[in-house]
Amino acid sequence: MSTYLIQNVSVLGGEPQDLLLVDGVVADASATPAEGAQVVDGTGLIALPGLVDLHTHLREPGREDAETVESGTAAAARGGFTAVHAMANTDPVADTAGVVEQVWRLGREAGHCDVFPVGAVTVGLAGERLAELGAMADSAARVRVFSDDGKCVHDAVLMRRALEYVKAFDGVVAQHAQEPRLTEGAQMNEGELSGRLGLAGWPAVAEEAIIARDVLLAEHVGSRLHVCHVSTAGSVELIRWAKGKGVDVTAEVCPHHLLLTDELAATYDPIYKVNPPLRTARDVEALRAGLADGTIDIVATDHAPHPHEDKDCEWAAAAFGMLGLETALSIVQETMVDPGLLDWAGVADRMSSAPARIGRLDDHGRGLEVGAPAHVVLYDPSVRRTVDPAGSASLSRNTPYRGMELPGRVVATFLRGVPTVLDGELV
Ligand SMILES: NC(=O)N[C@@H](CC(=O)O)C(=O)O
Ligand SMILES: [Zn+2]
Ligand SMILES: [Zn+2]
Repeated sequence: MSTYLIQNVSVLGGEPQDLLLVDGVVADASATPAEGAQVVDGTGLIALPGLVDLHTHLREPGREDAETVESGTAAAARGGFTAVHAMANTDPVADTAGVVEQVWRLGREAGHCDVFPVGAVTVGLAGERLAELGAMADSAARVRVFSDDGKCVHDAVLMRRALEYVKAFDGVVAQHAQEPRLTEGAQMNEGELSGRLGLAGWPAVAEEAIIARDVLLAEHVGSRLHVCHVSTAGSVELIRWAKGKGVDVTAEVCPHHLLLTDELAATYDPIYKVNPPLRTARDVEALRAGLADGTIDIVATDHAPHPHEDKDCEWAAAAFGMLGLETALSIVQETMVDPGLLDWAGVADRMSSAPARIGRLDDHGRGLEVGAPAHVVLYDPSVRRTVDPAGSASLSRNTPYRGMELPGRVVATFLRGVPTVLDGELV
């Protein structure tokens, strides 16, 4: 197979050393002869374990105009990801073994990163009957994460049954926490600003009420709950409380909720329209603190591509969602590393080991120790770049960072010791 010798690289932000990748595995650079190795200069670069996204929308099958498994995983590799979990809100919905196996197979064929399909909790995401969770778990796709993301599993009995059911195969229910009655027609964070802008408000309690209910349900049935895209200070408080009493709950925050605030809605530019909505500066601060102290376990992108006709329209008519894969690491550097809230080892935990653990992946998130699978990202934190949507590998262009200057650049990504990205470009 292949041998790569990455010289003089700072592993997890430590002192520069050599990193040797032999036949898909991290080897001992001081003991193994690197004959015939392809040499990569790692000077000034940081090596992190390949990133794992627990929340990606790849849109295939059904909306191949917005994204395909091929284009979305290409964007993932460019962002430093070696594994993504593909959300189930496709058309058809990923609610059967057949659909999840198809998505899994498309991921293998594309080859940019590993794709782990998420299975729907309910048939057609309709919130009425449980989908065939066991058949998806037993399929070739080995589904462990189940979610109706895009919709909340709002029926408490169904949610309880789903939590009970996934215990049989060590699965987890990833909840999109949104009380539907409290968010009918909602457009942006509810507050003084939504009133002034005349956009229907989305109260924090709509998220928090579901989280409170679900942590209690998870405790009651002794199962595992994951909370998608946590966006409010109150949610962080609830999850901290639940963890404190031993509930098996994990949570994610999205890069955009770590950086952007509801003030951006004043532009009426739907590029900033997302579910859950951008919140206040106080929420942003609480989310950063929660991620720093481990209350929030991981960063997940919620990469949500939409074609321009669904975004270039008036705010109320536009689709919810924004791109995230190619900018995630830069946003985490900007919001967490540069302000001193998280070091690079912390980033590796929140963006690789912890998401792999939640998704029960055994071939990812194992760090850069000798013997670990050679999933590696080489990142240059010292450069700055201006985000140009036209340069994205995604088929969609809905990045809220358009024209913004962000720190850092992914230089290379290795999947099982083989580069998927080199010199910032897809291989
Ligand atoms: N986040 C979003 O605003 N949109 C997501 C759905 C979701 O994650 O809830 C989408 O599928 O477009
Ligand atoms: Zn969601
Ligand atoms: Zn989503």
